Amino acid sequence: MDVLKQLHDYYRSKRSYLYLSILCLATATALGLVYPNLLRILIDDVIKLRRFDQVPMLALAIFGVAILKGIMQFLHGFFGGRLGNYIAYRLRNACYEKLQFLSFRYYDTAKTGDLMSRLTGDLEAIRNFIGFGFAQLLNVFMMVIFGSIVMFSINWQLTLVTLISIPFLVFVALKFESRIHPAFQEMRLALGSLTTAVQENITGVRTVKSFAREPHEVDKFAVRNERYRTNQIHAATLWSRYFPVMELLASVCIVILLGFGGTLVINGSLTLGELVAFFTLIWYIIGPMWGLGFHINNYTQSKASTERILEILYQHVDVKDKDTTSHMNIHEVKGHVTFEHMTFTYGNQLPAVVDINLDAPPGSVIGLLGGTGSGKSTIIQLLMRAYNVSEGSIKLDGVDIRDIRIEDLRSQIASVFQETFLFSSTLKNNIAYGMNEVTMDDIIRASKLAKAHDFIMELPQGYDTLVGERGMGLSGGQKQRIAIARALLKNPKILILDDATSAVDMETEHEIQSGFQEVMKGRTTFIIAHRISSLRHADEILVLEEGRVVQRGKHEQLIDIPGAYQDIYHVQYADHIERLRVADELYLSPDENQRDIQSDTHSEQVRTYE
Ligand SMILES: Nc1ncnc2c1ncn2[C@@H]1O[C@H](COP(=O)(O)OP(=O)(O)OP(=O)(O)O)[C@@H](O)[C@H]1O
Repeated sequence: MDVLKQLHDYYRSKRSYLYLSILCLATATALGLVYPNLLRILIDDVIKLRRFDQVPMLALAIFGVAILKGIMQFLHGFFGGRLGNYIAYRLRNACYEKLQFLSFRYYDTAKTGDLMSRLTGDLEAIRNFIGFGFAQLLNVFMMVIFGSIVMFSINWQLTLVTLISIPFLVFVALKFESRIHPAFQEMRLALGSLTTAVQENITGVRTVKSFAREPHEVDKFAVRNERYRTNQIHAATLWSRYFPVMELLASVCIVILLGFGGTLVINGSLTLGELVAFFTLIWYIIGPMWGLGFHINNYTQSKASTERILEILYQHVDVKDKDTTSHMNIHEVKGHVTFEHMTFTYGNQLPAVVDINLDAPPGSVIGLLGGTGSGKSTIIQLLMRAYNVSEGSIKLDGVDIRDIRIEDLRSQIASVFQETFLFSSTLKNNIAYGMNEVTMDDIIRASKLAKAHDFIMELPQGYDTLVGERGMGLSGGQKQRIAIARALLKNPKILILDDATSAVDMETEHEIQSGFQEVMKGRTTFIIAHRISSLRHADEILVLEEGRVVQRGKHEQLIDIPGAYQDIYHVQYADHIERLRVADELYLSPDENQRDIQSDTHSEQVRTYE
């Protein structure tokens, strides 16, 4: 059994449950064989010989066997249930742990709905098979073997004639399995697409509503629901055909048994008691045979599920610590970041960033500017070691980041992204996410710095306000301020602001940035921005185009050099350049106007460069 072999590591310590479960079921099966014999004795030795005084003894024996069989069945269920739950528990934990450590590359192509269904439906199929299905499948074979032995011991000719239809029963069961299995798979796919529709609809409810696409979504769901319904009906039709066919074949067995067996009784070569025992035994064999198709289906399903689960567990993690990597002294980190001829390619595409060189001394501010898809976020992701660089290296305090423990490296970096993810918890917990020892005072201080404190205090529950998984009830700007507070609380050596102030208005941006001036002190800061106003104070600005650095320098240097930066500047500051030109015409000092532009970035109408 591949499934048992493949999952051995996950139930090894509890394998005694598997053996006990099988043993108890085998005992219950064997005890089942006692009934036909007791019946035979009742008819042949008690009723026919009119020894009615033995009836209470026989009744007691039947009662005793029934109780013992019940206990064995209970223990089978008990041990099977424990085993199934144990293995599902272990696999669930192992998968979840693996998912935590899988690299970004895996998540680039992973589908949420598919992963969810593996962690629920597939684990359930494995739990059912290991806990019960396997023992039940084994039981079918045990029943056929034990039952046949007892029947042969009573009358071999009758056994051979009676069992003539057993191959047909097996054939029908296997045929049924070959049809119900794809039907179940189809049903599962249909259910998957149905849940994906629901999940996407709830996640994207705002987009749906803003495009007034509710009727379209209702239709889309109705189509998928219809597919699921059709599949269910198909499976139900297969089931409803299966049982009558099996019953018909079983009836053929019974007719043969009664016809041939009856003749033997009349001839005197079989007793009436033996015929009745035979009659009971044939049901004893045929009954579990009916479930054969179901058990085989259960097995093939759990086999496919095991493969899907093991695919997660054996997934290669390309970004991980080397065995030789030791912990760094995180209190001595200075935050000196260098990129040396760094190139990176996602999958088989063209390089996303090419030959990046950068020296960011501790406390410096590096600005990254460029159009959509120019490679800004990729550079930052690589610094966090979300991926391994393809060529060249990134160093922190002179040490290649591949030689630093990932946990140590990331403990020194705090990022604020364009999209803020808030966990379904209180604002307080969201701000303190990932921090073990923080006081309420620390949280409030960080929130004040991020300009989040005032709006939090206006909420009825303040810092104890519960927010949904997507920060329901908070505006984009408010969510971003929470993220900024979270990053500030971490007190990192490297701060990454990935378009961090994109969702706030110009005034708040200015406020937050003046807060940043303070927190950026002593930290190496990387700012990704579309607005030049966010980068003006950077020590070095890298202008990127198609993954390459096309210009670099300080704001004051770059605006004077014809090139990409100046072009962006002209686009974003068109109104002020026009003012400058008008001022020139009015004989105002150009210097005055230039100063005016540079100091007045917060009230102006700045165009975002895309
Ligand atoms: N996970 C990914 N898998 C494959 N290609 C990617 C992935 N992320 C980014 N890319 C590609 O890499 C290039 C650089 O993307 P990147 O996200 O770094 O640009 P960006 O400058 O940050 O853009 P934006 O300003 O829109 O965020 C783009 O061509 C993009 O399509």
